[in-house]
Amino acid sequence: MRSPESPVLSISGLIKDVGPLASLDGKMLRIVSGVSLAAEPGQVTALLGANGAGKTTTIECAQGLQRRTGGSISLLGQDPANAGADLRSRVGVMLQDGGLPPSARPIPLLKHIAGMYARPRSLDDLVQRLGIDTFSRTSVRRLSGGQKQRLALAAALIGNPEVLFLDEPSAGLDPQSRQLVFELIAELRDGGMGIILTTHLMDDAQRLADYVYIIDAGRNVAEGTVSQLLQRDPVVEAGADHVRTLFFEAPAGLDFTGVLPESIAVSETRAGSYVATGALTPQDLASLATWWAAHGVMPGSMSLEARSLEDVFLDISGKDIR
Ligand SMILES: Nc1ncnc2c1ncn2[C@@H]1O[C@H](COP(=O)(O)OP(=O)(O)OP(=O)(O)O)[C@@H](O)[C@H]1O
Repeated sequence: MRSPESPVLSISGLIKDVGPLASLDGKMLRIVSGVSLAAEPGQVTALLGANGAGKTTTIECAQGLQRRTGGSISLLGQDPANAGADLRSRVGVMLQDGGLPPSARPIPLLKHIAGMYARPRSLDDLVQRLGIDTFSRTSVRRLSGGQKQRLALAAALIGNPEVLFLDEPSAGLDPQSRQLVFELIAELRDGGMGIILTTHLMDDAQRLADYVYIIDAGRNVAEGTVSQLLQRDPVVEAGADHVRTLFFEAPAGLDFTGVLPESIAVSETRAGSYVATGALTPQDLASLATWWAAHGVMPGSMSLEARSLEDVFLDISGKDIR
């Protein structure tokens, strides 16, 4: 695990047991077995994991909402298990279901929350930045999913926290709102806030995260910057070029044997749709183009993609459904 000098959150060897469970003959069940992570100020730290990996349990222990069984946690230098109002006022939490009172209207609700903090952020600025003015007269229960998300983010930020927990911040957002929310998150990060993001959306993590922890079955399985994780490939580790995938459409049934090196797998996934994956070099692309020219083949379409964080995540945590 990395060890920054002054992390906003540091978790070491977190253990959480639940039970006793009748389904286990009255025994306890260990759902988190030694998770460690550190989040720095001025960074977005992402916690990724499949369903049931232990993300929510880890984050709720970090927020002091669940009691841990073992390990240590320091949130802004305090143990969240014993912390009081002072620590809570320095921490913003955006929950997936919002947790907002259904009959409240956005602006009075935000004003009310702002009143609980010593140094709240500007309400007008947040309202305008998150487009809350467009639905300020609608009660929480009638807001759309995306509007609720934006209001939940404003509620988490109005107290001007030093650390912000985001759970699936872009769930339900249209592309414009997603862009808006991402810009705000980047700005907050650049302003020094420590942001801890839990998400299933690898795209969001790839775009936002400065550092990523992947957990599986209650344990750390990988960590690094997005680019370090993207390099985590056996071929790349052996010193070869970055793995890429080339998709192209061409007449069905072509035989590419011998056109590309053996390390590059070419397959026809549907009639006329080809995929070549491996450490493709410019020379490989040239060989393929030469072959096409020699055989009078003009691809109908073609695209080249680098491995995504999703590919890495699936490699690390397996493809079985949880
Ligand atoms: N009180 C409990 N009793 C029994 N099992 C529990 C209890 N609380 C959590 N679990 C189990 O512990 C595991 C971890 O749950 P957790 O909610 O932390 O996962 P998660 O990574 O947040 O998953 P998701 O992505 O689906 O939200 C799950 O398999 C869950 O069913």
